[in-house]
Amino acid sequence: MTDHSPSWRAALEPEPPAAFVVFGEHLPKARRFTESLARHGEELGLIGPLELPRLWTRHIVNSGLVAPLLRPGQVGDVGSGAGLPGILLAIARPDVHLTLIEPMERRVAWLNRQVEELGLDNVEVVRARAEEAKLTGRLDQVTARAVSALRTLIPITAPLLRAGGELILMKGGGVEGEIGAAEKVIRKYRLEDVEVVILGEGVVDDVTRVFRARIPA
Ligand SMILES: C[S@@+](CC[C@H](N)C(=O)[O-])C[C@H]1O[C@@H](n2cnc3c(N)ncnc32)[C@H](O)[C@@H]1O
Repeated sequence: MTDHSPSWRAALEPEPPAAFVVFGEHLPKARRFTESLARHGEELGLIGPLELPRLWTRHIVNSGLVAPLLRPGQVGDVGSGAGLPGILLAIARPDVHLTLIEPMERRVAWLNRQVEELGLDNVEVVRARAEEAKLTGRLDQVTARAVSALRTLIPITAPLLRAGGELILMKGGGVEGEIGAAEKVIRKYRLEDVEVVILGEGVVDDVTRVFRARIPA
């Protein structure tokens, strides 16, 4: 039989069982977003050409794993890019309001299109750098993924938090080293309850690490 499926579909990683564990009843929306990203992501410069065979595990499920750490309230995602983790968190947690903060015009257009197509009424997209987003002291929690090392990421994310608010910064295996290098800013912003949360054990092969900390109440 001739395969008429477009090349993106052939290259896209099959949906792993972990996707249902992470998104549950919201999986159909996560699936629509993933297919849209697979179809348009490369041409729009959102993902590299090598990402399709690992899109579900490395990006979609990886982002969704953070959802249980969110509390109902105002959450900002700094440097959302293609919508990782912001769009996936909005899908998995309709009880949370997400503000996606992204300076690049083309990425903002993509994010707005996804919000509209997926009917996400809990998302606002702000085109700005975090430092200029006029959100100082407004958010309950702030997430970020693949934006910069903690030493530079904490100074652009912590000011967005209200007193007692929480940073949830997705990190790779080098997180402990990043924490060491960020000691000065951790002290400067008086971060409390600093910890590394490991997510996805028993669900995915590659666990996800999150730097979590609170600013004083
Ligand atoms: C490497 S991409 C990562 C995108 C997405 N978070 C992900 O995990 O795929 C970094 C993103 O951060 C954005 N960015 C860089 N500096 C920023 C800043 N100061 N405030 C907000 N976004 C920023 C960039 O425009 C880019 O979209």
